[in-house]
Amino acid sequence: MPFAPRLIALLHPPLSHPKLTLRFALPPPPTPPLRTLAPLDNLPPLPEYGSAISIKNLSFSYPSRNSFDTGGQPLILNDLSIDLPKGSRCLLLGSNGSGKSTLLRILGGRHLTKTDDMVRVCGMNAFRDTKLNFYRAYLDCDWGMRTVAFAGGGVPLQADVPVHGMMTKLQEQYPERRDEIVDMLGIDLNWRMHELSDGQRRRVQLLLGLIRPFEILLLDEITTSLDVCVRQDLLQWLKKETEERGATIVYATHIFDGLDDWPTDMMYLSDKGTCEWQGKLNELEYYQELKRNNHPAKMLAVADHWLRAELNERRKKRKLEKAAGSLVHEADPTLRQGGYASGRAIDMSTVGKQPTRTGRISDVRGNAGKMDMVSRTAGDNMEVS
Ligand SMILES: Nc1ncnc2c1ncn2[C@@H]1O[C@H](COP(=O)(O)OP(=O)(O)OP(=O)(O)O)[C@@H](O)[C@H]1O
Repeated sequence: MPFAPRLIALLHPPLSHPKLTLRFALPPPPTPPLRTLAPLDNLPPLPEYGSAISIKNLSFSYPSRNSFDTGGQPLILNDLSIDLPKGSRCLLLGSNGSGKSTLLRILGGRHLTKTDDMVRVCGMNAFRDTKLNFYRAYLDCDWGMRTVAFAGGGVPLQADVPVHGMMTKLQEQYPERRDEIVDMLGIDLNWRMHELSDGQRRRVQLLLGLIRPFEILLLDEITTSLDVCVRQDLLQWLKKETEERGATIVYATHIFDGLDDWPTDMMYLSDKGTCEWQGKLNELEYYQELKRNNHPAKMLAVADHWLRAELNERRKKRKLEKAAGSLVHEADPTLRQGGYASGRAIDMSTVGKQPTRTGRISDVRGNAGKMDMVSRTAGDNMEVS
């Protein structure tokens, strides 16, 4: 063989090269043995408490998009007063946008309410008492997703780490509990995070969120991508946690299969942000009636009963508004063909008052002729309607 091809052959061995074959045939590395750390025995003591959640006259709105605008924002939660006893499994029900996640985030200490001490979790201030974080677990769908600026979407956690390498200290402190949850969720500790499916990533999130024995668990639609068997096993395991350890769970979901006999309590948030019903499930007359009639999907029927009434009311209201001509969409000067590019040189004082828009010629002309030009102002600016 001439020199050059021989050199290439040396540099690029064929796939059947014995060394390569050997490399691919290696078995996966064994899971390293778990160091056992003593569970945290110096945890700050939890005060005696009767109500796991106690909320008094809570109203909440998000800050305005326009930082100069103070107040006047729609109330997401409107005068809520809730009392949930220790050991409850509470189903949080409401239509899209009714404020379930907002409420869970407040309980999880992620939002500050206007008046302090309105919201107490396990007898402590939900926002300020940081020792609550040793006893409170909060799991939502955002885990492992990073919002990309301006792309408006999320990308999953990309790190190439094995499951047994994540939050190792916590895994070492509760080895038996970890193994129990690993078994219940069907997790392989050698899974690498960047290779996982949505459901597998969700299982790992649950594992890491549930390892530390919690007093209160806040779940925001966390079972969406789990398969039916894992979901059922998880619900049973959570039930056991409340019955054996007296933990409290609040679970917001739109998936009701397998939930008929799971909750002890129920909380219904209306689309006006008010709490329309809260209490023990066996005090809910409609549910009891469904039970007497052996209804095959009681929880779904309860949700449908409440949410359908809201939906019909909204449709009726919209129809009336349309007929009266009062259904006006706020002009959004930043919107051009679904994008944000033309949000420059906008006079904010005109926003929402009249359907006009002032921008640079390039912005306006770039709109593929969708807007009619009305008048041209001085220089490079023009106004359109
Ligand atoms: N960060 C935010 N800033 C401003 N408004 C927000 C923010 N997050 C939520 N909202 C608004 O608060 C309202 C309640 O949202 P939330 O996510 O709490 O509803 P939800 O009941 O969890 O809905 P879903 O069932 O769709 O998850 C919605 O109208 C939403 O637009």
